[in-house]
Amino acid sequence: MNPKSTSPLELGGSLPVPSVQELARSGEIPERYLRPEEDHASHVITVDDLELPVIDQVKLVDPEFFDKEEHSRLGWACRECGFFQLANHGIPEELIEKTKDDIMKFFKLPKKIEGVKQIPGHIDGYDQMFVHSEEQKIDWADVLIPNIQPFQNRDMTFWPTNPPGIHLTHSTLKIEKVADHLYRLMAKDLGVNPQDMLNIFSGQIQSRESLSEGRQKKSSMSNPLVLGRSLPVPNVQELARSDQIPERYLKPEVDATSLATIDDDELPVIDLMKLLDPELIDREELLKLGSACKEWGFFQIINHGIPEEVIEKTKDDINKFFKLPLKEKEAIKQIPGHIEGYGQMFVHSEEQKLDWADVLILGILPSQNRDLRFWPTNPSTFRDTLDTYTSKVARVVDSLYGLMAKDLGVDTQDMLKMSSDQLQTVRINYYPPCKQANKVLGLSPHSDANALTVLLQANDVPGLQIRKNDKWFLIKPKPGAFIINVGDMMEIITNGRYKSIEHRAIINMEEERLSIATFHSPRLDLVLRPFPELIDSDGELYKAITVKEYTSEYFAGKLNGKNALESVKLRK
Ligand SMILES: O=C(O)CCC(=O)C(=O)O
Ligand SMILES: [Fe+2]
Repeated sequence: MNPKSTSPLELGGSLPVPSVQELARSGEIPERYLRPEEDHASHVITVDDLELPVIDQVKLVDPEFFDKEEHSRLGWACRECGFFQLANHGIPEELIEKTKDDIMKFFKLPKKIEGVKQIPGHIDGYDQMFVHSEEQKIDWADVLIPNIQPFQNRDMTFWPTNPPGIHLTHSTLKIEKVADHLYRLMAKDLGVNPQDMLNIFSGQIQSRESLSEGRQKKSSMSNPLVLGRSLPVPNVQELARSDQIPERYLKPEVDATSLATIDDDELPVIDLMKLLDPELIDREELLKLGSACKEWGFFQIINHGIPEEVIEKTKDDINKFFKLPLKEKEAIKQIPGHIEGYGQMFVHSEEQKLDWADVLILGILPSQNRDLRFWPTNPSTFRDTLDTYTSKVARVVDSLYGLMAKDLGVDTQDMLKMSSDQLQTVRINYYPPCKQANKVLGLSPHSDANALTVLLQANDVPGLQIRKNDKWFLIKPKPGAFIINVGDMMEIITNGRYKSIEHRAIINMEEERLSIATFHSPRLDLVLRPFPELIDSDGELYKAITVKEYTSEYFAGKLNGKNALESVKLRK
C-alpha cells in the first residue's frame, strides 16, 4: 500500500471469486453459497414504507417549508432506527435515471470483467469484497466498487468505459451535497457546531501522485476548453522585471485611477448559513440574494461552509506555483491551438492590445475533462488541493442554483438541469505589478460567458472592478468571503432578470495580485432559453442557443464588454 494513500479501498483486499451472474445461468448452486443456517422464510417481518421513517428534505432545507417537527423526526430516526428514507432530496430525476440506466447497461455487458476486474490485493473494481479464505461462505452477488472521492483516489482502470461517460461523477457529487445537508442538520440535532461537523467530513488534503496521464479518457464532447484558442504571448511576470513596458500593453484610454470607490459593505453580502441552516432560515436573506442578482449581478457570500483550511491551502499552493522559476511553470504551457494550461486567452491577432497578466486554465468537471498534462505537480499538493477546493465550490454553486430558482419562482428541477452535468473550469490569474499601473489592465472589461462564477482573491491585493451606472467600482472582498457573479448564460435563462455585469481587473504599482475564478456552466448540448415562468408580455429577450455555440462565439472574440451577450439579444 502506498503510505501516503488517502484511499480506503487500498486498506482492503479480497480473494477472487466466480462471477455470480455467470453461475446463475448454469442453474447449479455451488456449496459455498448455500447457507442453511440462515432461515430466510421465517423471522422476517416486512417493514413497509410507513415504518421506515421518511424524511422530507424540502421541509428541512427550504426556508419556505421549514418544519421543526421534521427536524426532530430526523434526529429520532437516527437514534431509533439508524435508517431512514430521504424524499425530495433535489437530485434531478433525470440524473438518477441516467445513473441507473448506465449501471444496468454495464451489468448486461457480456465481457464486463475485462478491464475493470479487481486485481489481487485491491478492492477497487468488479468482483466481491470481504472474502478472505477459500472456505468462507460467499454472497450471491457481484459488485463493482469504483473509488470516487477525493479525485486522486480514482483509479480509472476500474471505471467502466462502456456505457461511455457513465454518470457516476455527477450523481456522486449530488449525493455528496445531500450528505452535506444531512451533516448540517444532524449537527443541529446533536447540538454540535455545524462547521465542526462539516470539517470532519471535508476530506483531508494529503498528497499522492495522481493518476498517470495515459489512463485518462479524454472527451472533446463535453469539454468547453477545446472550443477556444489563443496566440502565444510573452510571459508578463518576466516582462514585469524590467522597467520597459511594451507598447502592446499600454492602453491610453484606460485611466484606472478615475474610479468611484464602493464602501466595503455596499456590495451585498449574503449569509448562506441563513439560507441553508434550518434554524436560522431567513426569508429576508433570500430576497437579498434575489435583489443582489437583479441589481448588482455581483455579491459576496459568507458562512458558505467551505473550511478555512481548504481556502488557505488553495491560496497557498497557487502562490507557490507562480513563484516557481519560469522554466518550471512553462512545463505546463498551453500548446498551440489549445487554451488549457499556462499562458493567455482571447489573443487572436499580433496587433491586439494585451492584458498585463499570466493565467493558468484548467478543466475540472466532468472529471474526464481533466487534462493532467496541464495540472501543476509543484507544489506537490497542488492537484489534491485544487480538487478539494473545486468540489466544495461546485456544491456551493448547486445550493445557489436551488436558492435562485426559489427567488425567481421557477421550477427547481428545471434550474437543477443546469447543474446536472455541470461543466466546471478554473482560471487562475496572476497580475504582476507594473510601474505604469494606470496605463495597463490586468483583465479587459468583460462579462463572464458561463452561468455562475465563484471568485477568490488569492492574496490581499484588491483589483477587481465592476461597472455600475457607467462607473467603475473597486471591490474589496470581506475576509473569508467569496465573490459570486452572474454570467451571461444566467442572464439568458432568466430572461434578463439577473444581470451579467461587466468587470475588469486593474494592476497595482508595487504588488502582484492573484485570483482564482471558478466558472460553472451547463453541459455543452443544453439549449439556453429563458424559463417559461419568466417570459412576460415582452416575450423572450434572448434567442435560444446551445451552451456549445455560445461558448464558441465567446472564445472566438476578444474580451470586449458585453459583446457576446449583445449578439443574442432579440431587442437591442
Ligand atoms: O481577478 C479578478 O478579480 C477577476 C477575474 C475575472 O473576472 C475572470 O477571471 O473572469
Ligand atoms: Fe470575469
